[in-house]
Amino acid sequence: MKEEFTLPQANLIYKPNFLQPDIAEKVFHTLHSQTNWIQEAIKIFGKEMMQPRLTHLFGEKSYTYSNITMNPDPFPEILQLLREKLENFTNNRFNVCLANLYRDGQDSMGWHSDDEKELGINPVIASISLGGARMFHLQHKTKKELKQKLVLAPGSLLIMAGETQHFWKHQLPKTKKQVTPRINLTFRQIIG
Ligand SMILES: O=C(O)CCC(=O)C(=O)O
Ligand SMILES: [Fe+2]
Repeated sequence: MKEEFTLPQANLIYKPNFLQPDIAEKVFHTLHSQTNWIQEAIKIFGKEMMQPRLTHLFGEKSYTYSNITMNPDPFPEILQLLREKLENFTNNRFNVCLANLYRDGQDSMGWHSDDEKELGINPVIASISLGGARMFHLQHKTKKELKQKLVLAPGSLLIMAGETQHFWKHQLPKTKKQVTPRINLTFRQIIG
């Protein structure tokens, strides 16, 4: 099954079963226990604060966003396999994977677009979800009444492509619900 969302000025594909449940579980536990997770300080509007989540960058290029530069560790075997599966599925290349660990419902990611210059004009962002399911919100930047909410289930793949990052922002909101830890892997292609 593959769901395409027909939002104006966006190109989104959601595939709930990109990974089999047993594989998704195995990848979650391997990355959860073997990654050197760090909590970065970021500067937003000149104010320094800690990110409400843990992160790690894998791949072949460093990546700068929110005034921090992350230097990658090479892809471990498990991410190399996922990268190949994604490259076959999307017909795109990916050279970094930003891993996010949301430890509980208080961990989150605020509204943003993945529109850094080094991602190119219309980046293809391939986002794999593992562990606890969480809500994901999209909102059009100028037509604020245009919104979409979806549940990112474990083993799912969400692809944001085309003009999505120009016209839409997205967030992973906090939740008061009891949730188990979630890992999100966003594969990107850094140009240059
Ligand atoms: O955790 C998610 O699903 C969203 C992650 C995200 O938007 C990002 O890493 O840029
Ligand atoms: Fe994002």
